[in-house]
Amino acid sequence: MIAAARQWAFDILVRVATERSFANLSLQDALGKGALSDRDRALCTSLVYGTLQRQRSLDAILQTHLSRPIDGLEPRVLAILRMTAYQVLYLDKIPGYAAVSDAVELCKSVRPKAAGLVNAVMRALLRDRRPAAVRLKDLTASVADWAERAAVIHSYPTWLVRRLEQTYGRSRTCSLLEACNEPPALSARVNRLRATRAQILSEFVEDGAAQASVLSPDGIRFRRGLDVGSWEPYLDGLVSVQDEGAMVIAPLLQAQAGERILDMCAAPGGKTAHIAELQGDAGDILACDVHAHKVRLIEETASRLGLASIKAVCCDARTLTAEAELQGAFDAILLDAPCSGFGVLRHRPEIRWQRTEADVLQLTKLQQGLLAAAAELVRPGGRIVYSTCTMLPEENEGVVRAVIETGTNALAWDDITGELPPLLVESAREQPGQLLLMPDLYGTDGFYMARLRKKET
Ligand SMILES: C[S@@+](CC[C@H](N)C(=O)[O-])C[C@H]1O[C@@H](n2cnc3c(N)ncnc32)[C@H](O)[C@@H]1O
Repeated sequence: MIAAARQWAFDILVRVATERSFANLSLQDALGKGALSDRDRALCTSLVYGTLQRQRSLDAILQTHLSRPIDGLEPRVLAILRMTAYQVLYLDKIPGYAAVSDAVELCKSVRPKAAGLVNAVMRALLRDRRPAAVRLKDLTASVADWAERAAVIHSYPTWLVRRLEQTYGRSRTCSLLEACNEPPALSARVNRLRATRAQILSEFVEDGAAQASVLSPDGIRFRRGLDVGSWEPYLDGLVSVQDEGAMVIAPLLQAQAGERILDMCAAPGGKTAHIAELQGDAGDILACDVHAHKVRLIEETASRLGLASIKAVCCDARTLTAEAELQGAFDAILLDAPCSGFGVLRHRPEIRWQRTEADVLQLTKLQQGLLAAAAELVRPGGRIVYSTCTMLPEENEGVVRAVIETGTNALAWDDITGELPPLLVESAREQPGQLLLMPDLYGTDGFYMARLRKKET
C-alpha cells in the first residue's frame, strides 16, 4: 500500500503543476481534513515543499538517467520522479527502497504504461551513491555562466539568480539562495488586546518549544511545528500566525487611537489586524482588497480577533482617488503591495517557477500606481508605509524613488529608525527611511519597508 503521506503529497504536487494552485493552501486544505497522523503530516509537508524547492536540481540529475527531455514527460509521471528523487537525494531518514517501491505503485495507479520507466530511473538513481551536492557540482562543472551554475545547484530560475547577483554580489546571493531553501520557522503574534506574550509563552515553559521574538514585542518564535488550526489560543483570537519579519511593518505606521487609517492591499488581513491591535481597536480602519473572496478573509480575521474597528471593502485601491471625500482623508496609509513574493519562497517555494521577469515589470507599474494613489489619499503631514515581500530592488526602492521623483505629490522619505526593533536599527542607518530585511539574517521571510511623509502644504 502506498504511504498516505506520499499519496497526498503527490496529489498536491500534480495540482500545483497543472492548476497552478498554491502549495501552502493545498497543504493546509489537505492537512485540515485530519486524515494524516502527525508524522505523516510532517512527511507530506516536507515532500511537497522540498520537491518544489529542489525542482531544477532534481530535473538536472534525473535528466542524466533519461533518454528524452524531462519536460516532455506526462505531468503525473514527472511529479512521481521528482518527489521520489527528492527523497532519495535530500532526505536521509527515508529508506530509498521504500520511496522507490511507492513510486512504482503510484505510477501503476495513474499511468501504468510508465511504471517501467519510473522503476528503471529510480534504480539507476539509487545505484549512484554520490550526494546531490557532488552530482550537481560535477554536472555544472563545464557551465561557464556563474548565474546558470548557481541556479542549477541551488534550484532557481537563472534570470532570478542573475538579478540577485547584479544587486547583491555572488557571495550574498548564495547566502540568500540557501536561506530561501530552509524550512520556515513558525511564529505568532500575540493579540495584545486579549493576552500577554508571557501568558502564551507559559504554555511552552516545560518543553521550551517557544521563545520571545527579538524582532517584535508581540512576537513568539516556535522551535517546532504546531497544529495551529486546533490550537486554542489561535481559535480564541489570542494569537495570529505571522512571520516575525512581517511584524516589524505595522508599527512603522505609528497609528494612534482615533486615527483614520487606510490599508490599501489588506487581505488576508494580517497587518490590518496588527494595526487595529496597536490602536487598541480605537481607530477607524478601511481595509481594501481587489478580490471579493479575499475580503471575506479580512472579515474572518477581524472577527476571530474580536476587532471592531476594521471595515473591509472590495475595490481596486487605485479607484479610491475618484471619491472626492477620500482625498487627503487618511492620517496614515499602509500599502503592502502585491509583489513577486521572492521574500516568502520558504513558504511558497513554487512561485520561483511561476513568476517571470515580465511579471515583475508589470508589478512595478501596479505598485507605482498604488503608491501614487496613496499620495493623494493621505492628509498633508500624514504617513505612508510602503512594503513588499521581495528582495528585487525594482519593486522596492525603485518604486518609491520613481513616485517621489515625479515631484507632484510632496512625498519625502521619513526616518524609521525610532520605530524599528533595536536589532535592526543599524541596518537602516545608511538609508533611514527604509529597511530591507533579508531571509539570511534572522531566519525571517524577506521584507522591504519604507515610510514616506506627505509634506504639510
Ligand atoms: C501582499 S498581499 C497583502 C497581505 C496583507 N497586507 C497581510 O498582511 O495580510 C497583497 C494583496 O493585494 C491585493 N491587491 C492586488 N492588487 C490590488 C489593487 N489594485 N487594489 C487592492 N488590492 C489589491 C491582493 O489581492 C493581495 O491580497
